[in-house]
Amino acid sequence: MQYFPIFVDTQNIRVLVVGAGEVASRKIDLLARTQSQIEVIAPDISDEVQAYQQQGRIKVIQREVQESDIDQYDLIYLATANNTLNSQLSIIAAQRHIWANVVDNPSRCQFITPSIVDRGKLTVAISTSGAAPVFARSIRAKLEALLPQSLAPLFEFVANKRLEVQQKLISTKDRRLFWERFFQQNGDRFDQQTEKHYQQAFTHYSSAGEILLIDESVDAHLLPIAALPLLQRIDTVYSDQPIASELLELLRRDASRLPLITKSAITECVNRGDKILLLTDTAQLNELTAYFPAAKHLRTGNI
Ligand SMILES: C[C@@]1(CC(=O)O)c2cc3[nH]c(cc4nc(cc5[nH]c(cc(n2)[C@H]1CCC(=O)O)[C@@](C)(CC(=O)O)[C@@H]5CCC(=O)O)C(CC(=O)O)=C4CCC(=O)O)c(CCC(=O)O)c3CC(=O)O
Ligand SMILES: NC(=O)C1=CN([C@@H]2O[C@H](COP(=O)(O)OP(=O)(O)OC[C@H]3O[C@@H](n4cnc5c(N)ncnc54)[C@H](O)[C@@H]3O)[C@@H](O)[C@H]2O)C=CC1
Repeated sequence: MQYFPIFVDTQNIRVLVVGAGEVASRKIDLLARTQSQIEVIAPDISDEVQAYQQQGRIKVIQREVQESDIDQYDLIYLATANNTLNSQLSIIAAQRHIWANVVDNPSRCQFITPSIVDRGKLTVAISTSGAAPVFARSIRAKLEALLPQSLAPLFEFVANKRLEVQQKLISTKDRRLFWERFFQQNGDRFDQQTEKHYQQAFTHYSSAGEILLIDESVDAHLLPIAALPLLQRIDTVYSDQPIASELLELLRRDASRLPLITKSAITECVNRGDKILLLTDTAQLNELTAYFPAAKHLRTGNI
């Protein structure tokens, strides 16, 4: 991964955009949604950029950029039509440890701009590492249709409840089960039912143990989509073989990985309320299915 996605807190940063044409205005469209302080330096100011100035969202300095300008900022977007100037300023910025983005030259970018789905606190950023921004845009279009606008107020609601849940439910595990239950019931909507689903989740979150079984020779790509929510609930994966990266992708990042354990240890885990995944060979899998009839065997095709 050459480009690593991070989410920058914009409350106290100053951003400079050099250039005020079509491309600069596209970046300003995104930046204007943040809480950063934005300044634009350019001799020719497009109508779109002027509109932001009139709203008071950005400060415009109408002149050519100077080398000394860049010292005042945390992030810089170089979006003039003068490639040499863009490159020169990016080199100076790098020397001064200021992060710069050159719109038409990825090799000079300290960071690149993703395609962004904005649902308030919920944001999705998509990048093709500069390979095909048009494709990033088309994925965004699909996600825009998939993620309703109600997610913005829903995540305001959830953020406001977070502390209360932390105070009411002491263990991290209970809190995870609580939020899983809440989202399972509420989905992505925000309406009169949302508060009710929230209250219900306190009484209905379950801490029952669960066993999933997968034959270690199975290709994780071929597991049915319905297996995903089951895999996402797993606390611990037990396997004597290295776990295929395709399968790891489907599990929670914080799921523990341990070598296989005995049947009695499995029983103990489940009684404790653990949700576990066992990766075994076919013979052992058949034995475990017979011994634990409630275990779910995930295989290719339907569950
Ligand atoms: C590396 C990066 C640097 C950066 O800008 O940060 C970069 C670089 C370049 N873009 C170029 C062209 C186009 N870029 C777009 C669109 C977007 N470009 C964006 C990001 C990025 N563009 C960064 C990598 C993102 C990634 O990882 O995928 C998006 C996501 C965000 C945004 O800009 O707001 C936004 C979609 C937003 C959305 O709608 O969701 C379109 C389509 C259009 O305009 O509709 C075209 C014309 C079609 C084409 O040429 O592909 C060129 C060639 C210039 C030339 O040939 O003259 C270069 C330079 C090069 O590739 O060398
Ligand atoms: N239009 C597009 O879709 C894309 C364009 N690009 C590249 O992005 C760059 C900008 O493109 P556009 O916005 O279309 O250009 P544009 O010509 O509309 O705007 C250029 C801006 O740069 C400013 N500028 C020029 N010299 C300056 C200086 N010395 N100091 C400060 N500002 C200065 C101008 O005043 C103007 O505001 C170009 O290099 C272009 O090749 C890259 C990707 C896509």
